[in-house]
Amino acid sequence: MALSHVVIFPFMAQGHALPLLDLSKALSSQQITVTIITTPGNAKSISDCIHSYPNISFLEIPFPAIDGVPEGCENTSQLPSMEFHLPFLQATKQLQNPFQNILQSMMKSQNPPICVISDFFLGWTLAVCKALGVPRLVFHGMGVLSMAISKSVWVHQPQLKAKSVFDDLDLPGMKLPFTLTSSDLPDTINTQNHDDPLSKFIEEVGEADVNSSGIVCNTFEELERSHIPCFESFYSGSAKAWCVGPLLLYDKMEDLDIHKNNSSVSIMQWLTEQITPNSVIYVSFGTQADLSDAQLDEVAFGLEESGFPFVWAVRSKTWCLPKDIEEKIKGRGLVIKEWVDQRRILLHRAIGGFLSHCGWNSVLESVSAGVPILAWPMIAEQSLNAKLIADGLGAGINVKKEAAGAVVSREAICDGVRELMGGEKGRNARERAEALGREARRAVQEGGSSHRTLQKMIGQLKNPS
Ligand SMILES: O=c1ccn([C@@H]2O[C@H](COP(=O)(O)OP(=O)(O)O[C@H]3O[C@H](CO)[C@@H](O)[C@H](O)[C@H]3O)[C@@H](O)[C@H]2O)c(=O)[nH]1
Repeated sequence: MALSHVVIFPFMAQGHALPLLDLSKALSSQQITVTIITTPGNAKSISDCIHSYPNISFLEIPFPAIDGVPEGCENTSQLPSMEFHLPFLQATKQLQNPFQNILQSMMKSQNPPICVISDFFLGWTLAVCKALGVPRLVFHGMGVLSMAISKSVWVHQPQLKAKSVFDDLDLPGMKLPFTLTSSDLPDTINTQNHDDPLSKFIEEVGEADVNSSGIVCNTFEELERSHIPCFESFYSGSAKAWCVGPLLLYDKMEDLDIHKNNSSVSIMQWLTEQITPNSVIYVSFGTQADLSDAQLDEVAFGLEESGFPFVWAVRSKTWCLPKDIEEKIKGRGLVIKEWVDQRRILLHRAIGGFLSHCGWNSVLESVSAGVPILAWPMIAEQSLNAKLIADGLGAGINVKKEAAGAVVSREAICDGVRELMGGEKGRNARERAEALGREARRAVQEGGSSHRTLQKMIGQLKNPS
């Protein structure tokens, strides 16, 4: 008998696609055949990740040429700046017809899919799925609490009633594990009205979101249990939030070897030479945030002054380490300008902390490795993740920020690194992170909460009542 078949359609951004590739692996381990839909420019990285999984394959549809998106950009990481983000999002709508053709022929095949799991940003997949009678599950890539807050703010707009940006916001029916002000809200939802083009886009994909048949959530119950019912309440019908994460833990680490370029090998060797466990801080700000050269300089000086060894994955290709500290950090700091194997780095025993922008994948990777976070949120929902990890769960501390938008000083970075790596707050955060890491690993094992949920989700998709 043919294995059940699931179609997965990731959005073209690393932070969105990577967890869906992990989900594909999780489904494949449950005897499901997975077809991933992608575009030619994203095919290589997908094929590299899945090459040792015979149940997972991919199909390509061409990325549309559209005004406002630089030619050849098929992934948000290739966009020159965040200015191009909205045109890129809009461009993906033109994938609707080719996707419909593919799905239509799959529906007529011997093994039609039991569902489509689509990224939130690809809202138009709902209409295609409805037309062809296949359930659409949605995937956001974010945590449950940040999604629930975002939905609640979108609906209730409490920020409009606040007298100042520092007023506590009250969200009906939600018990937040921290205080929330409008300055903590993602720009995309912190708007006076929903009339601007980005808000209109969010509204459109949000409409498809809440009318989906279910939500696949990259989180685990032990991390966000109390926020799940509130999150589900924003969905129509009986849509369920399936908490099946951390999805990265379904990945057999040997498959990450494909990212093992020369610098990955030398980073791991360098880490192994650091004799003291938990002595090195890892620094990365994800795949989307743009830091100015002045800000990168402050990070460099702050890390140097902290005295702690560090590995820093720098995204900017043009920024150069200030000459006056090059010598000082020799042997103590690695500054890498290539894609690094972040998951593997975080798992190394030498790593004792993570200076992070708090993208949800980074948060989960750090938590899963039992590494505390020095939280420095930058864009999107990252400030909510930072609050959850530091104030809510106690597994991190915050970088001290001055005025919104101002460059974060080297002193603030240096103090934060010293506290996380050597202070009492850092010690407590490490204990909490290690405890959460144990729970995360338990959740995805046979009998764990996420493992059971994954099996229940598959059971329901195979035999809808
Ligand atoms: O050199 C690198 C750089 C990144 N990564 C990986 O890339 C992913 C980055 O994801 P994340 O930490 O979530 O950061 P962003 O890519 O910046 O995340 C975007 O998407 C996330 C998920 O929706 C949101 O939480 C963030 O706010 C949004 O900026 C992680 O798996 C990292 O391990 C590497 O492996 N090597």
